[in-house]
Amino acid sequence: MEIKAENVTRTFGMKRAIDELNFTLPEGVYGLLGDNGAGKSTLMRILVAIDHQTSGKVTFNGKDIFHMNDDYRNLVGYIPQDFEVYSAFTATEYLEYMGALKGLSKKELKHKVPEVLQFVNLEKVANKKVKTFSGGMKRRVGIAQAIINDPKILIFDEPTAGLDPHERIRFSNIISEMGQDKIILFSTHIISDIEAITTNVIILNQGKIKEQGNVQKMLSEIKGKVFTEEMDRERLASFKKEHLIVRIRQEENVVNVRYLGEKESGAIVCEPTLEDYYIYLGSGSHA
Ligand SMILES: Nc1ncnc2c1ncn2[C@@H]1O[C@H](COP(=O)(O)OP(=O)(O)OP(=O)(O)O)[C@@H](O)[C@H]1O
Repeated sequence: MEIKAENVTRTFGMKRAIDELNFTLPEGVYGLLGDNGAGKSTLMRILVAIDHQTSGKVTFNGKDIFHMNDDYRNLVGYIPQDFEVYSAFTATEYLEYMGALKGLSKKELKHKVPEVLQFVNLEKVANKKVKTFSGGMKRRVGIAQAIINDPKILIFDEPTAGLDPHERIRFSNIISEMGQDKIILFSTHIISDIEAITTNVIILNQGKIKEQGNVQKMLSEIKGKVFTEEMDRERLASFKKEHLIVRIRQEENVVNVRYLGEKESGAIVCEPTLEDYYIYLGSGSHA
């Protein structure tokens, strides 16, 4: 099973929101990372076939997804970026409704609805009205509706945005658990979410793929180049001019600076993270 994008471009007037994208996604979990406006949502809307590329082609197992129509849509579960349920239905009623829209029979719904509610840990509030739920609970209802017909492809646009730390961890675990025999693509601005969930990442920048592949492989590029060093505020001002700074942490009497580059005398070498790599890519140091 694979989704393949060939030279996929989407323009809005003069703007090339995504620009000649080429990639193949076999079964697995993929994180999509990029700054605001990089083209993540545009790409996802095309991959779920609710928008059409201006040029290029997207295929699923060799077939153009736009020619597959409902045969493709039935394979896909999707949570858009602005997904919010203000339903007066209870969680159970809402999922029965969404499941019926996706073609599940009454008999199937009877066991499928409790099953997905349990999976997203909402079984205790199954009979409460969705509009009374917290943002995180509504997002979990979103996951439940996306997976109710057991889709082979799941596309989640910023699923962890606005979630509290517990909800984020719970959500990350849910995605990791589901990832075995599916193609799952999720976008996020939270780099640590990607590292928590998967080792495959696609980094988009201004509509183009800047980097794609295994996170560990990417990190090997900057191994031995990430350091932390403690210094006082006076030194920080000049240090910032000469180094690529990842993070500055205020400690009791000093600042702890994480940076990319060459080892300074008091510096300690660190294991690189995807955040370090992202800063490295954005700096243009990456050839
Ligand atoms: N319907 C539209 N009409 C005009 N321009 C659009 C439309 N949709 C997206 N764009 C533009 O295309 C570019 C990519 O937008 P997109 O929403 O895909 O980015 P994104 O990576 O999802 O951003 P964010 O992280 O802020 O959600 C942006 O410049 C955006 O303004």
